[in-house]
Order: sequence, then structure tokens, then C-alpha cells
Amino acid sequence: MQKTICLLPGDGIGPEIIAQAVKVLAAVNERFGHCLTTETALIGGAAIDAQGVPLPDQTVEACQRCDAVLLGAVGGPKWDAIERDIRPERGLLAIRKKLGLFANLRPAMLFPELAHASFLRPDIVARGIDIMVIRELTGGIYFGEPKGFETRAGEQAALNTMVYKRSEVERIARIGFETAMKRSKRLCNVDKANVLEVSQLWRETVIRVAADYPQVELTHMYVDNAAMQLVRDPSQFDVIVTGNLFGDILSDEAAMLTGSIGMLPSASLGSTGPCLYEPIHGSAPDIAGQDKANPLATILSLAMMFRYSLDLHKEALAVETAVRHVLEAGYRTGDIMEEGKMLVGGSRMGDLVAQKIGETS
Ligand SMILES: NC(=O)C1=CN([C@@H]2O[C@H](COP(=O)(O)OP(=O)(O)OC[C@H]3O[C@@H](n4cnc5c(N)ncnc54)[C@H](O)[C@@H]3O)[C@@H](O)[C@H]2O)C=CC1
Ligand SMILES: CC(C)CC(=O)C(=O)O
Ligand SMILES: [Mg+2]
Repeated sequence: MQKTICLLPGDGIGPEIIAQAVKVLAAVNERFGHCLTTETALIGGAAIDAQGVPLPDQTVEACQRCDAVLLGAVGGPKWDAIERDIRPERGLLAIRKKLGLFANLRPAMLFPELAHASFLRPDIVARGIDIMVIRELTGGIYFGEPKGFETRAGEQAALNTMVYKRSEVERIARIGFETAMKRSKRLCNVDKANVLEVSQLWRETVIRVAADYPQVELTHMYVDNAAMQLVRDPSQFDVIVTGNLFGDILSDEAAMLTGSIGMLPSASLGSTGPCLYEPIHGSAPDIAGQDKANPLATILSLAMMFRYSLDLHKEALAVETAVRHVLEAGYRTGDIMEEGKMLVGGSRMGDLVAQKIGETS
């Protein structure tokens, strides 16, 4: 197969973790005889430094002419003081919007080998953790207008707007139901309908869509309770559908149930055009440049790309299996390290996964 992947390394640990995914891509090419090539473009702080904006037009064009996009992470203290409209994070929000990537799939799955790395009690971990968080990605409070700073009663104030149109809720709800149909046929809608009008419309819409999926058992949970229940008993969840802000927060929380935020991949999907794959974590400036970053979330995001964008199911499984074998063999980056295991840097972890893919050919 011949396809081109657009790489957006970004900032902080972004370039380090993307470099490891590229090793894995090369191993997949070698083993399966594909010609999956890459093109690299600027986003975030790296783009600001080079061109003064977090998402140059050339980057959008590069993404649009490729078959899929793999992103590292954006942001960092270097750009924290610059004008909000051109912050690195705006580049990421803008590429999601420009590519129409309204559905962000964030699987939080505990590898059995990492059971001890989970921050939960062993008896809770033993019940299993395999949750698919489906986060709406191009609406809600990250995009709503009006927003900004103003003076209210002589005092400085700031505002953001959480707004959802019915059509935006309907399409993400359908992704939630379709995903549930392929899994356990259970869907939990998470909102704050007891307080927010926007959540009332959200919940009403989810209930309307449910009529088309009578086989799916739909439940509702307020987001504050969901945050608590995720820690109390994550095994009760299978597919969660929620808005942009709540999904952002709950998926970071879910990451810690599985051991580390360095383990969680994601797929950002739209209805047409290239989709984008990225770890759920940020640019981790505290460990950048030290070869400490866990590249597995990015490598597993590449596996999601194989499955969702390139229809390469055997290849996706080969990458996931290689990750498992490396963990089984006892290799750990610092974030998932435990006594008796072998501590490796991010670069060695990338080598090990790539090597495993080669070995099983
Ligand atoms: N998708 C993206 O590009 C995102 C970007 N950010 C940006 O990243 C910067 C840092 O944000 P934080 O709130 O600190 O979140 P973060 O996710 O970058 O880091 C939180 C903590 O997790 C650790 N961590 C993250 N990824 C790791 C990995 N692969 N291996 C090992 N440890 C890892 C970090 O060292 C840090 O202690 C900010 O500028 C923020 O805006 C934050 C979240 C998402
Ligand atoms: C724009 C990003 C920094 C938001 C975020 O934290 C995420 O998408 O996970
Ligand atoms: Mg986040």
C-alpha cells in the first residue's frame, strides 16, 4: 500500500515521541511490504518561532493532501506569555476545526502487564478497565462565542461561551451509539444537565438519537459523579459520550487508571478527508529533551491510524501486539516503572517496539 502521513511533531516532547512512531512505521513498511511515507509540517510553538503563527497555511495544505495526520503535542512555557489568539494551543484547535474532526476517540485500556502501575486498589483494577471515551472535539466552550476580556461594573471580567447546536450533538451521539453497537451495547452519556441549558439540549438530543438504537442501553451521569465513579469503579463503564471540555478532563483522569497518561492514544475523526491521531497528553515541558517521554501513546495512536484511516487491521494489531510483548518482557519508561522491571528511555522503547514488529515477520 502507498499512502502519505503528515507528521506534526510540535513542541516539547512532541518531536521525541514522533521520532519513535516513525521507527515503528518503518518496521511496519518492512514487515508488510508497504510504502507508507511521511511529510513533516510545523504546528504550535515551533510554527510560531518559524513563521509567527501556530498553524501556517502550508501546514493545513500538507495535512489536506495527505492520507492521515500524526501529531505529537503543542505548547510550553516559552509561548505562555504571548497573545492568546496566536498561542500554540490555538494551532491545534484550528487544525481540528479545519479538518472537521468532531469526534475524538480516547480508549482507556489497562494492559494487564501494567496492573501494578494503575493508581487504583488492586481489587478494583482486577475488575478490568476498558473504556472508550468519545469526546466531541470541534464545539463547546473551547470554540464558543462570545469570548474574551471586558469590564463589568468597573471590574475586569473574562468570559467563554459553551454552546452546542443540535446537529453537533446528534452527530457525536451517533458515533457514541455506533461504537457501543460494536462493543458491549452500553452507552453512558455524561453531561451537567442539572445546571446547564447546553447540557439539557445535549441530553434531549442523545435521547432522541437513542430511538434509532434500541439495542443500546443508554444511561446518563452528571460529570461530577462520573469523575468520582471513574475512580470508584471504572469497570461499570464501556462507552462514554461527552462534550469537549468534560471529555478533555475525564480522559486525563481515565489515563491514570491505566498507569500513565503516556499510554493513552486517540483518534480525531471527521466525516470526510484526512483524520488526525495524537496521544492525549501534552508537550510535557518538564521532561522534554531528556529522553524520558513514554512514546507508547503515540505509537498506539499510529495503530489507531492504521485501523481507522488506512484500513490496515493486521498492521494495527501487529503494533499493539508488539507493545504488549515489550511490556511483557519487562521494559518500562519512567512513568510506568516498577520494582524489578527494566528502565529504558523513550528512544530505546521505540527501538524495542520496532524490533518486535520485525521479529514476528
Ligand atoms: N494535545 C496537546 O498538544 C496538548 C497540549 N498541552 C500543552 O502541553 C503543555 C504542558 O501541559 P501539562 O498540563 O503539563 O500537560 P502534559 O500532558 O504535557 O503533562 C502532564 C504531566 O504528565 C507527564 N507526561 C505527559 N506526557 C508524558 C509521556 N508521554 N511520558 C511520560 N510522562 C508524560 C508530564 O511530564 C507532566 O508531568 C501546555 O503548554 C499545554 O497547553 C496540554 C494538553 C494537550
Ligand atoms: C487544545 C488542547 C491543549 C486541549 C487538550 O488538552 C486536549 O485536547 O487534550
Ligand atoms: Mg487534554
